[in-house]
Amino acid sequence: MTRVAVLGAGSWGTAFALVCADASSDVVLWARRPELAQAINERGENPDYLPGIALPAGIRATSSAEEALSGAEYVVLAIPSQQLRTHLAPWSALLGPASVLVSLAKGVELGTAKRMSEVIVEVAGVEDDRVAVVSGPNLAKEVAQRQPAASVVACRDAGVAERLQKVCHSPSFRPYTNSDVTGCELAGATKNVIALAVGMAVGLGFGDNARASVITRGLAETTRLGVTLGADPYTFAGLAGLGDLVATCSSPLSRNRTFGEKLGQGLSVADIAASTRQVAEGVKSCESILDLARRHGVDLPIVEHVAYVVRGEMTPVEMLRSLVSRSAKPERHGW
Ligand SMILES: NC(=O)c1ccc[n+]([C@@H]2O[C@H](COP(=O)([O-])OP(=O)(O)OC[C@H]3O[C@@H](n4cnc5c(N)ncnc54)[C@H](O)[C@@H]3O)[C@@H](O)[C@H]2O)c1
Ligand SMILES: O=P(O)(O)OC[C@H](O)CO
Repeated sequence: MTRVAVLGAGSWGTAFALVCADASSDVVLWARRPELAQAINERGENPDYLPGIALPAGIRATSSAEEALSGAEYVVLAIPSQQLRTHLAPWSALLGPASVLVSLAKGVELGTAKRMSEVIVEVAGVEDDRVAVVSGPNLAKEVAQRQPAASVVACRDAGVAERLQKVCHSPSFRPYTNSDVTGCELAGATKNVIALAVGMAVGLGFGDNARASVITRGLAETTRLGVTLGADPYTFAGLAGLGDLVATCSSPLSRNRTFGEKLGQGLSVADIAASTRQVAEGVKSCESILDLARRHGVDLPIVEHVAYVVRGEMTPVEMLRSLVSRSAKPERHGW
């Protein structure tokens, strides 16, 4: 039986652990807080992040990273992007020599502008052919309820991607392989920022034209950034690109879209952040993605405008007006 360690017992870590257990793996789920690990083991559910969803018997929780990592062939990192480096550093010495590291996080690191797979390679000191990414339209609650969903398993090494694909191919979860790690990661991180913009439009009371326009132009700027950084343009039309963008920008379950909606309704960033324990990655990644784009001379108007709102330099209505009144141009101008 394949041994999987999932580090991070938030919504997606727990849901992905369930998928791997459904796909017949032996899963150990690491929770930061011992009381959460105990509750998961005693109640067979994660009361803080996925209440009411029964977890399979193949999942055991612990708050000891050493215990979770012992013998793990796949080490799944389900920690928010800005915290990944700090958490991974002490775990690196506990990794098996052939273990595969899998990132579930959708963000870009502040300060370094690095994608999560780059952070993992740097901190764990492993080659990039041992680092994979899972990304797609995967709202944790729906996945945990075993509603059908597809996703992408990306790794530079095709053999590693195919083996990981089997590890998480359950009766309700269908992963596809892809070798374009850069494209999948940039798509996953940037859609969170686009979802903030869509949420603001919804919160302001605008309808489907505004939503579809922001989604489509958001995809255009995400593709422009990705292609400049060497990604495959087709990735952005796939599950990790358009698929995740549509799911996140359409669903009330999305933390990013909901965060944006509250901004559109007039709440402040600080008040919204204080009202939830869950992380809306786009609030921080708007700055790191903008930083990355500027380093490469790429124009990302929607991401830039979301950053203005998050910094308090524009209101959501000013943001949308400013985006609409930008200088006129052809729909396709470069990638
Ligand atoms: N929830 C989803 O539907 C979903 C789906 C796909 C990908 N993701 C991505 O997976 C990653 C993890 O998301 P999640 O949904 O599990 O998040 P979450 O907010 O539900 O849980 C975060 C987890 O990280 C841990 N953590 C460690 N340090 C933390 C810190 N300083 N602040 C907050 N949490 C900390 C928490 O204890 C918790 O286990 C994010 O990058 C997210 O974008 C989420
Ligand atoms: O809840 P969000 O906004 O972090 O989005 C969740 C997932 O990334 C959707 O695929």
